[in-house]
Amino acid sequence: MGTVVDAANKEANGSIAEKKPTVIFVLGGPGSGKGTQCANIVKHFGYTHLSAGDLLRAEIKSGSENGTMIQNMIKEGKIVPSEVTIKLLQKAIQENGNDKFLIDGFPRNEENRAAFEEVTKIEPEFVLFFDCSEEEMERRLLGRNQGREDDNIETIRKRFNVFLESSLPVVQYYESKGKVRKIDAAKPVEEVFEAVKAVFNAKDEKAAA
Ligand SMILES: Nc1ncnc2c1ncn2[C@@H]1O[C@H](COP(=O)(O)OP(=O)(O)OP(=O)(O)O)[C@@H](O)[C@H]1O
Ligand SMILES: Nc1ccn([C@@H]2O[C@H](COP(=O)(O)O)[C@@H](O)[C@H]2O)c(=O)n1
Ligand SMILES: [Mg+2]
Repeated sequence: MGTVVDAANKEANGSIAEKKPTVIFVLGGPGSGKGTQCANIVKHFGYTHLSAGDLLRAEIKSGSENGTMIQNMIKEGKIVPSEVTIKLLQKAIQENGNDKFLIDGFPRNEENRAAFEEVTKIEPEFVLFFDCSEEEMERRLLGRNQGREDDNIETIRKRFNVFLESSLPVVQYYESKGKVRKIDAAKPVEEVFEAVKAVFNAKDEKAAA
């Protein structure tokens, strides 16, 4: 079995490495507006939006063997083992015809970051970081009304702790490499997107020069 799984992984890695996709990590606390802004970037700049959270929720719905484990961890605001999430991301990239991706809500911790780089050999072009206060994020999540199991005050508080303890250090890692594009995400949606557009326009201008 191990051999078969390894071969499948090699196959997935191989095709992804050959693809050499442009990857931008979209990070920020729960409710900072990652998904909202990714939808705008898809429309204006033609990226494919891969939300790690959405891929995990789809895995729960699929009834797969990992589904129950994933559901329990999401309920607790915990971070699912990297191999599970990375396999889902690899499959999504491999099956998609695009060559530029926004990976939303990933990496969420150092294990995610290191394992993704090790397995896929892909480094992000940059990290789009949405900076927002907990008060504002809590207000947004409690008003989100998307029927998510983790949009309750108890889980929200746990997610904030996970963000501070595990996810923010990943942003700091990329900050140390000069790869973070920080956006004030506390502003209204349209104003936040104006700042996001400036980042992507600058990227395109640099590439054209
Ligand atoms: N700039 C903004 N101002 C006010 N509300 C916003 C803003 N951006 C997003 N929202 C709203 O806040 C809620 C959370 O936004 P979104 O789902 O994009 O956050 P997220 O960072 O993807 O959160 P999660 O990590 O929980 O998936 C949504 O109801 C969204 O409509
Ligand atoms: N890299 C990740 C991303 C997400 N999760 C789990 O999914 C939950 C929801 O994520 P959103 O980005 O949609 O808010 C998150 O709280 C984690 O429980 C993960 O484990 N690993
Ligand atoms: Mg989201």
